[in-house]
Amino acid sequence: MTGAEGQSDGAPVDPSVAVPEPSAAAVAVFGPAVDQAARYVAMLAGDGVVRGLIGPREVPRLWDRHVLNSAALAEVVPQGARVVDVGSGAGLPGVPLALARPDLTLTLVEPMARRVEFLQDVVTELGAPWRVVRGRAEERSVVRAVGPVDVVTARAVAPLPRLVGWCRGLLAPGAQLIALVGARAAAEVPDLVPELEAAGMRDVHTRAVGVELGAAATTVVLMTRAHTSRSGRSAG
Ligand SMILES: C[S@@+](CC[C@H](N)C(=O)[O-])C[C@H]1O[C@@H](n2cnc3c(N)ncnc32)[C@H](O)[C@@H]1O
Repeated sequence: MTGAEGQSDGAPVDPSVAVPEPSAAAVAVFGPAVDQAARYVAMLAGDGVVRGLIGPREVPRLWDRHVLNSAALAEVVPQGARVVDVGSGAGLPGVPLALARPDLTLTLVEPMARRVEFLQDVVTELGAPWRVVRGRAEERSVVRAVGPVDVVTARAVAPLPRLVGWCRGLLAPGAQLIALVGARAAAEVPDLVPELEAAGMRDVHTRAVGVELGAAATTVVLMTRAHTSRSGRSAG
């Protein structure tokens, strides 16, 4: 479970916990979409907490630790890309990414019903053009519905080798998998490269993003689906 998600343990949600206003950094990142981003933050702090998708203690740090941290991905996603956010949970990182980058076509993939309901509510509330698909990334029905895309994003879904296995069917040859990771997972990446390459990925590397965002700065692992696997077979 990510820091974003947490049972509210039946504890009453304290309505006095103020949702912070968007910072200057948020205004810069989201531009004209900053009001939508603020509505999304309010939904996370309200319904998201009530439905157990966000731990109540996360409310004061929703902007930095979750929303801006997710939007930091914007600097590594190619223009006009078709993006699938796998294991989106309450919409992270997909929703902030697509608000910061309206040129992207976004699909949110999530297997759990109550999270899918919340995602559909977010799409309706924000009047956004995003698709929500219920299911697991590796399921045939999901692969058929979502089709091969240019970029798969994920945050706190699974260790990288497992994530690659789940996402293979969604990644067109040459497409990128971009995972938001913590410092410890980033440090483990060099050791995982042989395994990830054997699974058909290349150019595996880490990159710091959102450096100008201060507390919201983070690290991403990027990798590209090879056109052929290391054995020389066509990646299919
Ligand atoms: C720890 S949560 C992270 C949610 C969100 N990405 C975030 O950072 O707040 C992991 C999410 O991955 C979803 N998930 C688990 N296995 C999955 C799979 N095979 N395909 C797609 N999503 C999956 C879970 O239902 C859950 O919502």
